[in-house]
Amino acid sequence: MAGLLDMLRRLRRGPKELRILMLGLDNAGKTTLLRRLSNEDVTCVMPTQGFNVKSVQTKGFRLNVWDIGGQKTIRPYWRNYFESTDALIYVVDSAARRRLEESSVELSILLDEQQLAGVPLLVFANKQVRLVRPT
Ligand SMILES: Nc1nc2c(ncn2[C@@H]2O[C@H](COP(=O)(O)OP(=O)(O)OP(=O)(O)O)[C@@H](O)[C@H]2O)c(=O)[nH]1
Ligand SMILES: [Mg+2]
Repeated sequence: MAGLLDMLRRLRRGPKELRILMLGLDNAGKTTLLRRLSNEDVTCVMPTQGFNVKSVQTKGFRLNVWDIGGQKTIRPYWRNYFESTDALIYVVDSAARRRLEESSVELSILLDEQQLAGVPLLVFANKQVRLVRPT
């Protein structure tokens, strides 16, 4: 995340307000990540039916982070959020081996999108650590 911000800092001199779009399959951990960014409780996150948006102030930037639901039925709506995106964070559940193929297919579709051409991309390999200790 810090690396992405450094890159954006180099890319643009102007306004320090950025629109970050967060996409990825359902259950990848997007909403959890969004809540962590704003220091909120992550213990009972429900699948996102529409979207969540939060404004986070960090390292001299105001980040408006859009987290869109990743369920298959919601994916056709992702495109409604492409416009004016400054950076795309694509979240992958690295523990869900059997869904890596599906995840990469969705990412390659995004990479072909005209509206996202040239937008910096961060692929976030999530779920490499446990959220809570096993009991
Ligand atoms: N172990 C582990 N679990 C995680 C991590 N991040 C998220 N989870 C769990 O993964 C599940 C899904 O997380 P969400 O944040 O709801 O996933 P999402 O990508 O927003 O899913 P949709 O809203 O359906 O698109 C939840 O049970 C989280 O607690 C992580 O880093 N490690
Ligand atoms: Mg969600």
